[in-house]
Amino acid sequence: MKTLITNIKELLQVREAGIAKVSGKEMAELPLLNNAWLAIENNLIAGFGTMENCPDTLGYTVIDAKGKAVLPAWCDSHTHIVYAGNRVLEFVDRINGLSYEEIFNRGGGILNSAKKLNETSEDDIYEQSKHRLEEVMQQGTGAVEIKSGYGLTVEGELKMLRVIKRLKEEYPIAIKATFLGAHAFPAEYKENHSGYIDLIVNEMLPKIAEEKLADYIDAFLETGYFSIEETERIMEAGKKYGMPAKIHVNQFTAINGIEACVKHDALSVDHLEIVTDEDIEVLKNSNTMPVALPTCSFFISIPYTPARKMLEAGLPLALATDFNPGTTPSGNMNLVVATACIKMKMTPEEAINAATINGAYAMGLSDTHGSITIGKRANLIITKPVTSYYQLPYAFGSNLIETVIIEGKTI
Ligand SMILES: N=CN[C@@H](CCC(=O)O)C(=O)O
Ligand SMILES: [Zn+2]
Repeated sequence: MKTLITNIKELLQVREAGIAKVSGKEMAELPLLNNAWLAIENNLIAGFGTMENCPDTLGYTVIDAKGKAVLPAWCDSHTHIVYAGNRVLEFVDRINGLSYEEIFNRGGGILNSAKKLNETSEDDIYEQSKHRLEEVMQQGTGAVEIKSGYGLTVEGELKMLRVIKRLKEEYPIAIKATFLGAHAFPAEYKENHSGYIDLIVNEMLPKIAEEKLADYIDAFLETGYFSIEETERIMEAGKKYGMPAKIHVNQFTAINGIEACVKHDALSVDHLEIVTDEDIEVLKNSNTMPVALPTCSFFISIPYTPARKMLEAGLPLALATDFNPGTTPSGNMNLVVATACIKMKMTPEEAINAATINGAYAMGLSDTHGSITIGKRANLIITKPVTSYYQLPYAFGSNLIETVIIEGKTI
């Protein structure tokens, strides 16, 4: 199957092969072609250029993109799309003045979702989760990471990861699975942290590895959740099973957790609402991608990741949704990009780089996703007619996406 997109007003994020991520000042540049074409063969980007050199349309299905922008589909490197029920009552509790921490301390939050998940069948969780996955695909996401972490029991964690596996098998979108057994201590382990970590390391991980259910390992490294030492045990155990770390860290407090993650070669450190100068120093010259989640900051009214400070220090930055029932019940990457521009003062170029090429890096998908590069997957967004791509974050409440192509096919 061959498709030719013609008359593209702006073809964004055009890159040579081999660029895995962009950092610091490089993030201000978003290479583009005006008045362009792009050819798709099977599921891959087969070629692109400007219209004066457009191939003969014979043999192609032609899509005329006059007045429209084309860009790589979003790469959402941090989600918790698989869950049961929702947490609307906590949403109202927060409106009435309770904080995220207060809700958790009352037995709500992650433990509330864990209770629901353990009471729900695998099939039911699959049905609920597939609608969310379909929704984010329609919103332009072409690759996504999904975490477990609402099981917190051997069976519950396996159930979540099996649902993720089923989604991988049923949908064309690239999915990476992350094991997040260390999301919170279940009530019965509140006074026995090492007992729960033993359960993760000695029972959950071997089964997960045997069934090949996870690509990465995660922990919530935070005051009141997992300490540096506890998270290090988790990262070391993951490494033994070939699961690099992607860690929730610095959401509410900075306790030198980033240093531990970098020491353990974490692929990404995510959240980073609170970042110190020391954290920035350790991230420099590391291979660890910092990931910001601005719609989480928006939804639970916490600080935004200090993007300007990090980019000025030369760091890369990725953007992701954190789609989950508690802190971000939205998987809309366009809203993430808009919020990063509006609240974190990232330019549209920086935000789009963060949501595409750097997001792909944070999922280990740099070779296949995140840019318009010959040989990469044909995962594309075609916008409605726009004055320029600036309209995507500017018109933050509008859906300017007209067509989404995943693996060469319009969805
Ligand atoms: N902070 C930790 N985990 C999730 C929220 C989990 C929840 O409240 O359900 C997050 O990334 O924000
Ligand atoms: Zn998260």
